[in-house]
Amino acid sequence: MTAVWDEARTDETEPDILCRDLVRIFVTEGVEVQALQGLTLRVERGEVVALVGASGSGKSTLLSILSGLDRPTGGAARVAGQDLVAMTRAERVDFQRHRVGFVWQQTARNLLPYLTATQNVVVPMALAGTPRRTAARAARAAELLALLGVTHVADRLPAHMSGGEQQRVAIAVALANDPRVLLADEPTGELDEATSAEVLEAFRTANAELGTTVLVVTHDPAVADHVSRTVRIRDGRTSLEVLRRREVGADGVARDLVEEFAVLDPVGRMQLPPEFVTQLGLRDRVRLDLEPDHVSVWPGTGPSSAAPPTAAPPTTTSPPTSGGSRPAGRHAATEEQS
Ligand SMILES: Nc1ncnc2c1ncn2[C@@H]1O[C@H](COP(=O)(O)OP(=O)(O)OP(=O)(O)O)[C@@H](O)[C@H]1O
Repeated sequence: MTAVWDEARTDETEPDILCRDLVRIFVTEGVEVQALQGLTLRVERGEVVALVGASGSGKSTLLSILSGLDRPTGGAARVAGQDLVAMTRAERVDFQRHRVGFVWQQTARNLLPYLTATQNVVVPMALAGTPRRTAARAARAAELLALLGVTHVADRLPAHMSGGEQQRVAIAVALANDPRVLLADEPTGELDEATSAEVLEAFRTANAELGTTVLVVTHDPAVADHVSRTVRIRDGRTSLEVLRRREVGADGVARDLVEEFAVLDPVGRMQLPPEFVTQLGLRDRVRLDLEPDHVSVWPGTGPSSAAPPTAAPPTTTSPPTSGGSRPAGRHAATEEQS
């Protein structure tokens, strides 16, 4: 038993997504690519989280593992109570049918083109054999289409729906067997801004009404505005988290607060933001000083230097201040997003 399962605790309190030191290495023509390099991620039950990152940072690789389509090379991963590393073939089928739902970027990949919206939603229920009666399946399909605001396309083929309608029907399909977790890979990638907002609202509805945990992988910065937690992945590791919450001040006025944190993994590793590294010319090694309430990071000045630096500390990590400001020393998140 690894530590990740200690964290899982009981069924009631177990996070819906728990990854610890996840590694995925691809080898093609003798060349090794480390797509995931010790990634740690925890998503609590009922959360809506966006996963962002530059192209090639490992987002799709992670999603393939979380959806049971691929296995990690190393580390531990657990989704909706299922151990994804030790999963048998039968468990994989059960996991993909009942515990997790997916929505892909390509609208055409989500729906069978020769079936209506209702028929598409019924398919996963028929494959799983639940509910037993055909009328009950049709009733459930109607309920889900209504929940997602697409009742008007119930009898239409995908070719006769807009891109946004197709994606909302795709969410209904993914929810057909009442999964605990919904995973989406760039679900708004082919949509314009207004339609994207509708689709994101549909994910929020699924979360609010059905309690489904949602993880959306995206390049789209607008997605981050619709979720309470955004996790940035860089070079195959989670590097940064942005938390959003609404707080009512003493004056009775509600304000949206945004706090940004570097991710610290269980053994104390973290990634410095690239702009910090560039601005201070940090290379190879840095000097750390433990202060009563924070840690200072100083440019290393070579192996022979023993004296602590005397200049003003350039980079300091300290607890986030209240009131929604960023941790001291951390300026606005301007990392590129491709
Ligand atoms: N099947 C594979 N074989 C070899 N290398 C792969 C494979 N899948 C992914 N990679 C490599 O792993 C790294 C991460 O890729 P991944 O597709 O997970 O990134 P991503 O963040 O999803 O990128 P994008 O946003 O462009 O889809 C890249 O260097 C990619 O080339």
